Amino acid sequence: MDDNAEFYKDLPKVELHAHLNGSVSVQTMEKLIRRKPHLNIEHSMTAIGKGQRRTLDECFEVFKVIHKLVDTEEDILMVATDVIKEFAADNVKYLELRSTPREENHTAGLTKKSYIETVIEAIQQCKNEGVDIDVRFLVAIDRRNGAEVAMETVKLAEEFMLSSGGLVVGIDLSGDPTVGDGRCLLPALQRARNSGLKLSLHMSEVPSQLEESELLLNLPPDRIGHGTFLHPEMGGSQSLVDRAVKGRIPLEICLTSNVKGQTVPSYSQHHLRYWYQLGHPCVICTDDKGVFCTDLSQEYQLAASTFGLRPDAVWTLSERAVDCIFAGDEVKQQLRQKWTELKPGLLQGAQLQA
Ligand SMILES: CC(C)=CCNc1ncnc2c1ncn2[C@@H]1O[C@H](COP(=O)(O)O)[C@@H](O)[C@H]1O
Ligand SMILES: [Zn+2]
Repeated sequence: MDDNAEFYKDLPKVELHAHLNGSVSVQTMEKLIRRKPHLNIEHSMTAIGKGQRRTLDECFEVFKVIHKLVDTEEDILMVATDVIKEFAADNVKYLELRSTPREENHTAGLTKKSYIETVIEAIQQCKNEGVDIDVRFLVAIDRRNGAEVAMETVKLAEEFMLSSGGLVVGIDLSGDPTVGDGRCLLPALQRARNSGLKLSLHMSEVPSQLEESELLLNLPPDRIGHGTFLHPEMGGSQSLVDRAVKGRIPLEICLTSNVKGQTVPSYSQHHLRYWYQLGHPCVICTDDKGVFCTDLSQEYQLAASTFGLRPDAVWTLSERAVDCIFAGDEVKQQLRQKWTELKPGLLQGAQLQA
């Protein structure tokens, strides 16, 4: 057990699975609640505290509450800049944010297009202010909304991929995994792939989605979100595992999210163990740092303490995450350079203490 929290904080990190509205911190949430007192929302309704667990349904109710608080361009701009700065303060050097563009009929002007533009504006503002983090954006498809909306979202993402100077890099498929059918979304996802957008797909987050997972894996995606029930010990299948392994398709691992959302019974029973032992690329992520009251340093620390990873193994885990980013080779090289420069100082100190 390594309780050296400073090591995990100082560790340079890559965050590849962060939903914008699930990542809102207590401080930002308080600002939002103050802006909209008439909604009568308390902070306890937007986060799941230490030791608390919720059913998946209850977790998805939380997002509905947050969406009420974040429904104007002004809100989105504040939330996105705050979230980016918080990740930067946690020593995240490269971040892929994902969010579902929403149009709000009751608030003047919020369209799916202006939603994406506002997130891009936040990314650019942080860059102009010199915040030490490289941020990219994945446009999210909520599976609940069906094939037509998915296609519309992909077309929007295509436009922004071309006009955002490389900030929009891909598509995320997310939303309540118990709702909707992934099969009808295949044409939209296929189109995204053909046009050069990268795909990160939530997959087998709940049991009994073998057929859907097989179809999604055949696209194939560039990364898998969760993949909790892919492997045979969890009711998945060897052929699904073989497919992911053969394609070396990285898994985005969100420990606290899975434990608090009760799709995994405990940290020690998390599927990270299975995939890590296979030597498969796994990237530690937060999912929804605001809702699940965590940060990326804490998730690395949990992975290390649960699976007995020594500092050099933790370092390797964060370094290998660079291989899995959606930005191009030039960005990868810059990040690798950063890791190389930081390694001696950080690892020597940690090994002395370990
Ligand atoms: C409930 C639970 C255990 C959550 C973690 N697992 C998740 N699985 C699927 N979709 C998700 C998850 N967490 C966040 N999302 C998606 O992200 C949205 C919130 O961020 P945003 O509005 O897209 O910016 C949610 O409405 C949902 O569509
Ligand atoms: Zn997620």
